[in-house]
Amino acid sequence: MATTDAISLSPKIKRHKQYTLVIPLDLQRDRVLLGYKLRGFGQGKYNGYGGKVEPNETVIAAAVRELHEESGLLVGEPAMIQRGVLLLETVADDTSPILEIHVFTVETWEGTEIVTEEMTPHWFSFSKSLATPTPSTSSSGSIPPSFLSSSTTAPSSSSAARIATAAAGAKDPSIDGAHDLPPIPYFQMWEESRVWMPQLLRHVSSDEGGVISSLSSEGSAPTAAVEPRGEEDGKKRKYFIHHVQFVGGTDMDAVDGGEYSVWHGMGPRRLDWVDELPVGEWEGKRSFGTYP
Ligand SMILES: Nc1[nH]c(=O)nc2c1ncn2[C@H]1C[C@H](O)[C@@H](COP(=O)(O)OP(=O)(O)OP(=O)(O)O)O1
Repeated sequence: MATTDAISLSPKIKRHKQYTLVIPLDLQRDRVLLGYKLRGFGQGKYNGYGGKVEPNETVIAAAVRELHEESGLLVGEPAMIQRGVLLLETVADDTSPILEIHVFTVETWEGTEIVTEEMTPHWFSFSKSLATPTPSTSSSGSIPPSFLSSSTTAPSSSSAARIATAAAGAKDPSIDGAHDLPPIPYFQMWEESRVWMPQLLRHVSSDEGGVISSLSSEGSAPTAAVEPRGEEDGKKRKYFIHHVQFVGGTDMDAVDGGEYSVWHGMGPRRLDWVDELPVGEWEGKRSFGTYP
């Protein structure tokens, strides 16, 4: 009857495991910094810099810490531009947590990128990475990491004009190192990156503010269908990625009643999942604002 239906239809409660992922953008030199992962989860792949959010740590503090630990770059929390959240749900079993990966870009920082135990830094062309990649157009697979450009120059601050210039491919010839960089090797990254990362970069190139969800003309979040697959982490656990949603983030400039405004551009599932969390679990980890 109705009660039984309601029970059978009620969503399962899943834990969220929070991660950060930071992508440094040097827009003046038309380039993007990624790390080649040397060990652990995602070993042998290129990705932004990030890791697990520790207990009692905010997401943004974790983003700052992990970026520094893995790349040597130092940023203040206000320089972190939150771009969205990847929600990776496993289908291996009902108890596997949803991986909740908070994606940031940074355009200013102190220090110089360094090789760490976890990541080797490599620069890629920003403007060459805007197109939706295909295996034939991607440079992936053919470029061993040791041959990719890795430079040591620190960036300067951003502006809409420089972003537009970089996106148009017009570079300052007096700046070394930016001309011959390859595009991001999307096919040597996590599978879903080739879906959301070009969208994010196009968004940055067209408008330096806001969140990725504004890309969607329908107002719904772009969803990347990803083939189920297994991936072993350090504990030999299998993760089968069912899907990923890139669902927007906070607009840090929009102040609402003394607080940052609530999440923008959320897909409906986002709210469902937040509501499913046991009271207190999400609350304690939340880094911004309030939920409706
Ligand atoms: N499917 C996926 N797509 C993606 O784009 N990024 C992913 C991903 N799965 C994991 N990541 C990112 C999130 C995070 O930045 C990183 C994984 O973090 P790690 O496991 O390396 O965390 P930690 O650096 O805290 O680990 P340890 O210090 O080794 O304990 O990989």
